[in-house]
Amino acid sequence: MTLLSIDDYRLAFDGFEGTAHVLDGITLDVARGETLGIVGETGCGKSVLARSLLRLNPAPPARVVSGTIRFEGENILAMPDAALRRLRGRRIAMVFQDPAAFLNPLLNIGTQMADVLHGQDSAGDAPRRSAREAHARSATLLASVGLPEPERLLDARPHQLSGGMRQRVLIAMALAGEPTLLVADEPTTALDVTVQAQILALIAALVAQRGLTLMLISHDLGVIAASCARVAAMYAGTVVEDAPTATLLATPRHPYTQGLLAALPDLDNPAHRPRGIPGSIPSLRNPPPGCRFHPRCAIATARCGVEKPALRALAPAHTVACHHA
Ligand SMILES: Nc1ncnc2c1ncn2[C@@H]1O[C@H](COP(=O)(O)OP(=O)(O)OP(=O)(O)O)[C@@H](O)[C@H]1O
Repeated sequence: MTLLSIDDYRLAFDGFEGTAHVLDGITLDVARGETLGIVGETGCGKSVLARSLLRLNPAPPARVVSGTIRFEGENILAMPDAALRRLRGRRIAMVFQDPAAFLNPLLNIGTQMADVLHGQDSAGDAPRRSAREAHARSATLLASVGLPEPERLLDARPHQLSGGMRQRVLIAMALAGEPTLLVADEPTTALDVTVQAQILALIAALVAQRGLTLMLISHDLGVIAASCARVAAMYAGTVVEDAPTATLLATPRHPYTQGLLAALPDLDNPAHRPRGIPGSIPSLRNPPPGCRFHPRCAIATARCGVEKPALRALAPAHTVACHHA
């Protein structure tokens, strides 16, 4: 069953130097229980898309140009404020790249977790839970993300925790409202490699235990391959390819996705030399007409500079936006 349905969603940012057309007709359906990775180079709009699910892009400068984002059938873009407050944390929860930025250095973890729980009580029109209840629930949540001695942690300040522990605390906070969809935006990018693997394993375990739907955003295809059954590749504000992860890795069909894969080192074949994609990402204030990838594409024709390719199915569950794929 479809949980999230994004249809022809366009978002622009208006600025003094012109309008940046950041998301250009995103169409994406996510089924309940699916694990979807969104991959793409920096600046392609992954975070803006993630933030759109909770209407967190500041407007202005953000402006919705067209489209709908439906969650359980309701259009998030038209949701009244009270419904939006219930959506945030209770139906869709988010984890971001830099856990330190979301924790107040002056307050202990217990106070901050209680704030999250009380915020959810008021958004859901539930009676405010007592300090004792909030404390007990916080300790349970910290234990559920694999943090040892949760009681002691509740008294700690953020700087007393490692980066990996802080990210676990943020994940515990994200779970507090028992969301249906967890959106994780580069959740491991700020962490060192061994800790990265532990956090990805934790997310995978939570998804399995709680039947969560996951949207994992990363510039790193390896991170997504380890965690997601399906992947959508984004380029300059559009989804260019959407496929089961194994299919996309084995037989990428869009020239951009092929380029992304060619840029990865191949551990099984040391003779393989990773090749970057020639050219650079386009200006979103003045994006190329037609297919936004065409100036960097080896197989582009005149049509590609004029006509934007729609996503079309090459196989069941495998869609590509390319005239020539
Ligand atoms: N509040 C804002 N005002 C103006 N432009 C913005 C704003 N937020 C994002 N943008 C622009 O939207 C574009 C996409 O940014 P976004 O952060 O989504 O990229 P990304 O793919 O997530 O990359 P990264 O991995 O670096 O975060 C960028 O050009 C960025 O400058």
